[in-house]
Amino acid sequence: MRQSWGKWFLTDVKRAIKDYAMIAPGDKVAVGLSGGKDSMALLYILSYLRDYSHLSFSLEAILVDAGWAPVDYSRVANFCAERRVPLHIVRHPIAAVIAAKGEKSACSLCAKLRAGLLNSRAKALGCQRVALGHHLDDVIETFFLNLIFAGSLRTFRPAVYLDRIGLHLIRPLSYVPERVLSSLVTQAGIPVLPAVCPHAGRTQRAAMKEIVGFIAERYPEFRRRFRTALENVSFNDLWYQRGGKAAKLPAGAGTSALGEDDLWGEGLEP
Ligand SMILES: Nc1ncnc2c1ncn2[C@@H]1O[C@H](COP(=O)(O)OP(=O)(O)OP(=O)(O)O)[C@@H](O)[C@H]1O
Repeated sequence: MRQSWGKWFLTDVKRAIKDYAMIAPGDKVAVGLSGGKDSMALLYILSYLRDYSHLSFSLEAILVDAGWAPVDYSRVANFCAERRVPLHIVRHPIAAVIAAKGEKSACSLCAKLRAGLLNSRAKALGCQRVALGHHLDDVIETFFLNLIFAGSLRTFRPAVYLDRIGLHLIRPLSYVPERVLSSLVTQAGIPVLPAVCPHAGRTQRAAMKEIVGFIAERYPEFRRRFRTALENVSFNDLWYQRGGKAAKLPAGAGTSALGEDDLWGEGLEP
């Protein structure tokens, strides 16, 4: 395996895994693989850690094909085979289900169906963990989506336990900025499939990405500071809590707010 991408961001991945006890010895970890850059980078990094770190775990890759368009998965299959990660492709007519229901909440319905298929296949394969490719920019964008559209201070956690299905959902890239993954993909020659979803790039999340990019351009430490802030919440200075659930995010707000929506550092499960 080429290692020219260095180790500095690997420290962030290892730290997230340690901070949130993401992987236990002997675990079988299912990587949710879309073929996009984030989950392909995640597979690359986790297979490296499986081979070259003290962590002892095995990997499976699960790709949900939603039926948006015919896709040639041979490059993804070769990539997985080179890393000795079995690839499971789950085909389901999500696109047709969404078309039948109308477009209104296409992204959240797609994310829900996809998560259900991914988690149940992981469970059937005997996995204890499902790893997703969300990174630090996703964390920050989700925070802004909640702030602007739902009037709530929240984002998703790096790890949660889904007790209904008995699986740990982990996000080992939670501390890593997106641009680092983009350069890893280029430097390591990781194959990436083009997005086939017709809604890609049209969501409110894309608008949040612009806002985050704008702030970070002006204040280069912004992403790192944001992460620090999530671990440094001054609860006493927050206002009286009225309780109740925050308003739902609007249709098209994106797919990452899967309901694991607390601030970091509270009530963590292993
Ligand atoms: N079709 C799929 N099959 C399996 N897992 C998926 C699929 N789509 C997304 N995921 C998982 O959910 C994560 C978040 O999905 P989302 O669509 O928000 O991703 P993204 O930021 O575009 O990531 P990627 O670059 O990996 O596509 C992905 O990184 C991946 O781990």
